[in-house]
Amino acid sequence: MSILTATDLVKDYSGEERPALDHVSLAIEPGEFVAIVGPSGSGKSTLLHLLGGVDRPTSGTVQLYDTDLYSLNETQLAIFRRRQVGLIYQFYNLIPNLTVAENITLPAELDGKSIPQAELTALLASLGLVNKADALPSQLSGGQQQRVAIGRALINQPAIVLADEPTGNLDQRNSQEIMRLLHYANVKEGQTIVVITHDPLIAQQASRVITIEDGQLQPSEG
Ligand SMILES: Nc1ncnc2c1ncn2[C@@H]1O[C@H](COP(=O)(O)OP(=O)(O)OP(=O)(O)O)[C@@H](O)[C@H]1O
Repeated sequence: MSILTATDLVKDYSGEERPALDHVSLAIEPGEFVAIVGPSGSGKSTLLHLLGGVDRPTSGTVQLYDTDLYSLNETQLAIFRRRQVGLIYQFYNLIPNLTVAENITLPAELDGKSIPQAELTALLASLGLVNKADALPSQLSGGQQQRVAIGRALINQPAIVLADEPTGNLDQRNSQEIMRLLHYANVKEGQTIVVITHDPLIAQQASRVITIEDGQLQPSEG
């Protein structure tokens, strides 16, 4: 059974003449590592947001296992997203006045779960952040901030991790470190991952590449 199924998704933003997404259907299987590529403005972020329940489509459906995301009301959708979807953004989106440890555990806290110290320490160690647990985001490099965002995305062991240009603001060494962590989650934990990227070196590390142009999926080459 597919983990994520999008059917006939259309997204019209008001004031735009063409739909940002134009009848997009796709299925993602458990454990896949998918890259979404395409020109600027082609609809990549719009698609990712709809796959993750961040925005609502004009028409069409998204199903994560057997939950129809957009049949949920806003409160139900927010809870579902927090538990089942890990989101990673290009500019990290950390909470500036929370420490590294607090940022990482926030989705669990919001769910009323407390993370055992040993589990948090193990996660911090895998992210190379043990000695930064009490630092604020402003005291970290970009690569370190993105590793915090990965920790936050993984803390609730979501069904799927969606990353919008996670390496877009990083140099090659830090980009590779981020990819290594995402691959570790994918291979060792079986985490399903979808990454938007402009970087061909990143795309070629995915198990499948989806190309989008003018809001439509392009046939795969291979
Ligand atoms: N909130 C919005 N309001 C109006 N139009 C929007 C909005 N968000 C995106 N769009 C439009 O939808 C289209 C697709 O945008 P989207 O951000 O999904 O593209 P993208 O492929 O992610 O681009 P980039 O690679 O530059 O980030 C563009 O024409 C964009 O201008």
